[in-house]
This record gives sequence, C-alpha cells and structure tokens, in this order.
Amino acid sequence: MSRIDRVFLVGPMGAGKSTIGRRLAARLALSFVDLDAAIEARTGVDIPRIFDIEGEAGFRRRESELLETLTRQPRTLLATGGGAVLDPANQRCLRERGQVVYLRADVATQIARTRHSDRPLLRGDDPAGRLAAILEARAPIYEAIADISIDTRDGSPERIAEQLARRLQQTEPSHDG
Ligand SMILES: Nc1ncnc2c1ncn2[C@@H]1O[C@H](COP(=O)(O)OP(=O)(O)O)[C@@H](O)[C@H]1O
Ligand SMILES: O=C(O)C1=C[C@@H](OP(=O)(O)O)[C@@H](O)[C@H](O)C1
Ligand SMILES: [Mg+2]
Repeated sequence: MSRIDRVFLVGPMGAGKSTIGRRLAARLALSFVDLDAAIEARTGVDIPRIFDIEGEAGFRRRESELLETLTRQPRTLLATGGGAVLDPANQRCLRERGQVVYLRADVATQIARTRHSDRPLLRGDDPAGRLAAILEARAPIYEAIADISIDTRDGSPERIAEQLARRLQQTEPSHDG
C-alpha cells in the first residue's frame, strides 16, 4: 500500500471539503487541517469579518501565506477554501507537494449546502448566479491540478470519504511527497 504523505482537497463552496476532509484524514491516519479554520485561528476573527475588514484581497493574502506553509507539513490532509486555487503560486504548491483531490458539486448542491452559512461571496441577491459564474471560472483550474476527482452529490460524507480512501490507497503518489 502506498504511503500517502499529503492530500489536498479542492473544489467549490459546499462540495464538502471541510466535512469529508476530516473523515478522510482519519481513514488515512493523517492530521486534518482546514485552511479557513487555520486562518481564523491565526487572526482571531471569522472569515466574513476578514472580508469586511480587509476585503477579498486581504483574505487571499492570508490564505496564500498559510497555504504555502501548510502544504509543507508531512502526514497532513489539508482542506482548502474554494478560491485557494486562484493564485498560481498556490496551484504550484498543491500540485507539487501532494495528492490533489477535486470534490465536484453542481450549483444546486452548492446552494443546498451553503444556504445556512455566511459565505461572503454569496451575500446579496442571486447566489445561484454568483455560484454558477464562480464555478465556470474555477472548474478548469480544479480539473487541471487534480490527481483524483469525485462527484459529491450522491453519498454521505462518510461514504465519499470511504471511496476516496480506497482510491488514494490504490494510486501511487505522483509527487516526491
Ligand atoms: N456529501 C454530503 N452530503 C450531504 N451534506 C454534505 C455533504 N458534504 C458536505 N455536506 C454538508 O454541506 C455543508 C458544507 O460542507 P463543507 O464541508 O463546509 O463544504 P466546503 O468546505 O467544501 O465549503 C455542511 O453543512 C456539510 O455538513
Ligand atoms: O470559494 C471561495 O472563494 C471561498 C470559499 C470558502 O471556503 P469553503 O470552500 O470551504 O466554503 C472561504 O475560503 C471563503 O468564503 C472564500
Ligand atoms: Mg470548507
């Protein structure tokens, strides 16, 4: 069985990166880190507040700074935020340092799973339209950097984590790790 050292979850808001990530990390005996939670722990405020105070640009700077560090941690599964792949430097860190898993979700699924939360980019009217535009822009990036991808529409977080653990343990890491 291959020794999996680092796994990075990418995908749109509501795909289940934070939820499935925790379960998948446990199955792979990896430490689990959620990038958003790490940003909040470092700043002492939640993501919406960071957007309010520093704007998206300030959030992206913090996100890239922590991603650069956390993608070096051994024996770790890192659940990224949906926009972490926008920065080309982040794309390189993810692609070169571990196994990238793309959790796919269509807009209807995203809406259903994010409607009770405050994601700054979905504030205001027409969240579905915003999600559709965001997904159209980012899907090519997710596809380009992913080693594995999975549709998260059908199945519980546990079931998807089980399927991913099996697939990851069957594939040899394509990185030095
Ligand atoms: N496969 C799934 N089936 C049903 N609900 C899910 C699934 N994956 C995640 N969820 C729920 O959707 C919401 C968003 O999940 P989350 O892990 O925060 O997504 P992300 O980190 O990708 O934005 C949470 O309430 C979570 O419990
Ligand atoms: O898609 C995005 O740009 C964002 C996704 C969020 O993380 P999740 O994908 O875990 O919701 C969080 O990083 C922030 O609200 C920005
Ligand atoms: Mg998340």
